[in-house]
Amino acid sequence: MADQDAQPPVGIAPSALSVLRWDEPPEGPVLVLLDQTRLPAEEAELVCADVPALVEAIRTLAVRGAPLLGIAGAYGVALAAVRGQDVGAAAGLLERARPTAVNLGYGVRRAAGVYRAAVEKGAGPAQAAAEVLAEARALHREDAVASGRMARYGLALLDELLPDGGHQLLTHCNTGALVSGGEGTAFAVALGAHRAGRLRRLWVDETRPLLQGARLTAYEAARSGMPYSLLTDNAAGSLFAAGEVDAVLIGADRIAADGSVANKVGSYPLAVLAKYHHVPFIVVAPTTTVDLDTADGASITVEQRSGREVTEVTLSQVGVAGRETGGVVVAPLGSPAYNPAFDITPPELVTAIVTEEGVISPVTGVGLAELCARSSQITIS
Ligand SMILES: CSC[C@@H](O)[C@@H](O)C(=O)COP(=O)(O)O
Repeated sequence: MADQDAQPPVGIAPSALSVLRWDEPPEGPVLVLLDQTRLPAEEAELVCADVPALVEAIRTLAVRGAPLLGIAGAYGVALAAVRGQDVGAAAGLLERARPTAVNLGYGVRRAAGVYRAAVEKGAGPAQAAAEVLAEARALHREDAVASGRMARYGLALLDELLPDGGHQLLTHCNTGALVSGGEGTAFAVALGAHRAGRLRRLWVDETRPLLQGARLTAYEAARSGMPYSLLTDNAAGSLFAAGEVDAVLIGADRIAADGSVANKVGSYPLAVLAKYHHVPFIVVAPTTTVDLDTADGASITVEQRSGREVTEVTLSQVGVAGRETGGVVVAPLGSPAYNPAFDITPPELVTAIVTEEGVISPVTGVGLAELCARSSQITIS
């Protein structure tokens, strides 16, 4: 079924670069990101010395994916605090950088809350900044722990749903170490299955228009040595029809109180296909992605991005941003385009939501509040 000649280019050089790190060169503290717009062609770092630079990195998807956006947002508040800038204004800019992933606001508000509390108890600027940086580091570590726990719960669920092993799993967008303090969400489950010898193949949707699947998930799959094949998003239907998909694993950007899931555009059609073909559709996300204040899917703000991402193939779409500018126009000049970055999958299409606190069936969202209460996340206003 798959292009058997196109096995993973195992051996992509392991990199010493981290996805996101705090650094303190003599010129002052900075947040250093692995620039995801330049993958897989180049592993290049992007240095953010202030909040506007970080906001730009978030908007252009140099740093992306729900959990990592939360971590970056928290470090962004720390950057403002350490550099003696207006922390409230910085928090506002960061939180508004992208609207759909609830983790961004969570990370920003959590860090800003620590800063405010420190100031209120009389801490000086340096002490308050140190506390907010410690909080960002704590969130970073917690996400790594959550990632490991989701992988274990997710693998146990797969074993229960697919007792015959030899899983063929389909995933969409990018949910691995590039979006996390650890090994990711949905991808971490596939990685666990691979390490346990139970993954026959990871099907990787290319994920138009920005190709997070082709550029980033394939990059991570190749580095891990797992068997994987890329497909165009619109090839998924025939793959299901051929019986080549045992389960779908995706991440989430926001899960509403009723169990509706916002994730990368193209997730909802996969859920419909999965339902029709009686294939489990599994969402893997930390409890920081659950938003009990948003009642349902219709209440989730879906980011609308520039139509040019559809009508042009830009260099950042093919992973070589920064080398040159411009792109190739693939539609008549001036064509209008519809480009939502996310879609909403209703709970009745979701077989299970895997979090670091356990697994629930999301129909009506019952159980989400309990899982969130169990989690170590700090209640924030
Ligand atoms: C664990 S990551 C889950 C989601 O954040 C991921 O699937 C996704 O949709 C990312 O979208 P992106 O627009 O690349 O930030």
